[in-house]
Amino acid sequence: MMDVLKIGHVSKHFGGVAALSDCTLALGKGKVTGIIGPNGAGKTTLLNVISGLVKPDTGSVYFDGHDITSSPTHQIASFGLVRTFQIVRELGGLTVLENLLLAPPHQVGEKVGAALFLHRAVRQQDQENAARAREILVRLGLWHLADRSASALSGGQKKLLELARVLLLNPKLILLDEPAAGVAPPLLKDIIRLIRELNGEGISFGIVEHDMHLIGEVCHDVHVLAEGRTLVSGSFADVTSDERVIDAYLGMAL
Ligand SMILES: Nc1ncnc2c1ncn2[C@@H]1O[C@H](COP(=O)(O)OP(=O)(O)OP(=O)(O)O)[C@@H](O)[C@H]1O
Repeated sequence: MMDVLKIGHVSKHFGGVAALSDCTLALGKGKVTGIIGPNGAGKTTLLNVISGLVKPDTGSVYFDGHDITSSPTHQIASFGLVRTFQIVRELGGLTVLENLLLAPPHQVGEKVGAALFLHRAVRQQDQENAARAREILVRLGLWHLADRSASALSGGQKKLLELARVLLLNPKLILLDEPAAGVAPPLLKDIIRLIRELNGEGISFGIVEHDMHLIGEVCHDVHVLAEGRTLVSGSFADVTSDERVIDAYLGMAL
């Protein structure tokens, strides 16, 4: 199997805490891969390292043939690797459509003021970009909310808005950080359907998620992280019946 993303021996410490320690795993090209594990296992840190927000102490990250270890986020996004966030960072003062046109996800981390500064550029947006934004909003069922303030959206609609923002960048790989968190069941069904559809069109996914229903529904492969490294990899059925995985979750819960 071809891999779209390879993480090799990545370690990352925060003070005395080893968030990642010698973590090695790969995401298959054209696949949906789940990354699960108990609280504090290092999942979010791994996404931050991959997307360039956190510099690893050691180790390498390869995406689609590019060494992206410690590359800046905008460059990683330009290669076609994009991500969403656990807590959606919509720009509440702007409408849904403006969020799409003015806040490409690779600017996340920069000051909101910088995006507001771009506000004047809205009228200069070329037709093509606006048409593409419309097409994506229609597809995701958000077009009727285009002129609504983004802060008025429900939790699930905000997740869809994040997905819309990353789709605008024509990604090859989308990393989703807890796409099911705070999403009501009807919209969760839509999100599951969209992941399947987009994957069918060739987009690979990596999904960090605590909701085992979503993982079981969409993932071809699953990696279980514990204490900063890969504990078990396999199909959803394989990993959820593995004694080591059950122990890791129980160990955390106690
Ligand atoms: N910026 C930081 N500063 C200090 N410690 C951190 C930082 N980020 C993460 N950690 C620590 O690193 C470890 C891994 O955290 P991380 O958020 O990556 O885990 P996780 O698997 O995503 O957890 P959860 O499922 O709760 O989101 C934890 O012990 C956490 O407290």
